[in-house]
Amino acid sequence: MTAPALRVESLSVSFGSLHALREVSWECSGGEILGLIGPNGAGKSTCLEAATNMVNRRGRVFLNGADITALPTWELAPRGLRRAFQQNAFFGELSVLENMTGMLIRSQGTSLFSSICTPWVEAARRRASEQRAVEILERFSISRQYHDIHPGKIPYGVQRLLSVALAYADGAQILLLDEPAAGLGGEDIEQLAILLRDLRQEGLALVLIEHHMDLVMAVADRIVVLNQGSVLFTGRPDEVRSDARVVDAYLGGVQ
Ligand SMILES: Nc1ncnc2c1ncn2[C@@H]1O[C@H](COP(=O)(O)OP(=O)(O)OP(=O)(O)O)[C@@H](O)[C@H]1O
Repeated sequence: MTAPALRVESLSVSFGSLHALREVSWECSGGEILGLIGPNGAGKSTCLEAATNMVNRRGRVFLNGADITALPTWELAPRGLRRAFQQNAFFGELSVLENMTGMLIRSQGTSLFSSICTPWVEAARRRASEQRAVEILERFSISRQYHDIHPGKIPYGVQRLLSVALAYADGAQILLLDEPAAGLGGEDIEQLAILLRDLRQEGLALVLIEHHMDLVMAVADRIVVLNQGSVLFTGRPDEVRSDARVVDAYLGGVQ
């Protein structure tokens, strides 16, 4: 049996006297969307911080069965574990296309020697990256009319898609998405749902934090419900909807 793409085991995080996470475990496989839901302050974002070693934590994290608990955050993206944050973070002075191209060039790495001694090779690499950036943007439904504009000037729904596209870049295996639908309306949410299903179809493992219950219930294969730092329930969307404890702790307030 293949190991899950990402597995977190007994993650615990404390901020002073606050226990933000207590012994939280979940896993997500390739071709699966795992929803992480729960009330404000339940520990959802802290879960992603802990999974990516951005916060002091106890517990273990496995990537395709390999223990990556001790790996620093910056070593995770090259291994295919990527995260898109709650707040959009772009280079505001660069165009949408330059943001995407820059992300691809950065993920490939470039040596000073090569830049100085073989500038024609670098120029060819840059052209190839730009071409690939156009393909990725279009794959994420970010049409050419937006490519030469600063990210702050494009519609908010497209900005959220750009956040996911930048996290995806090239070679993502696991995408951790923190409220990608925050601030989006009906049509944009539909567009996002289509994209998430496409990425799942492609074989990615997707961990989705969301307060938009319609979106989570429509796309997630399994859902982990967090409450006060602990796992309250794990199950399929229909099971989550009908669990009295979940309705009581969370869904009663958002449905
Ligand atoms: N860096 C920090 N320092 C101190 N407390 C923190 C820190 N980060 C998070 N917390 C606290 O930990 C708890 C869990 O926060 P977290 O952001 O993980 O919740 P969440 O479920 O993502 O909430 P939301 O849905 O509002 O984003 C909250 O009480 C929060 O105030």
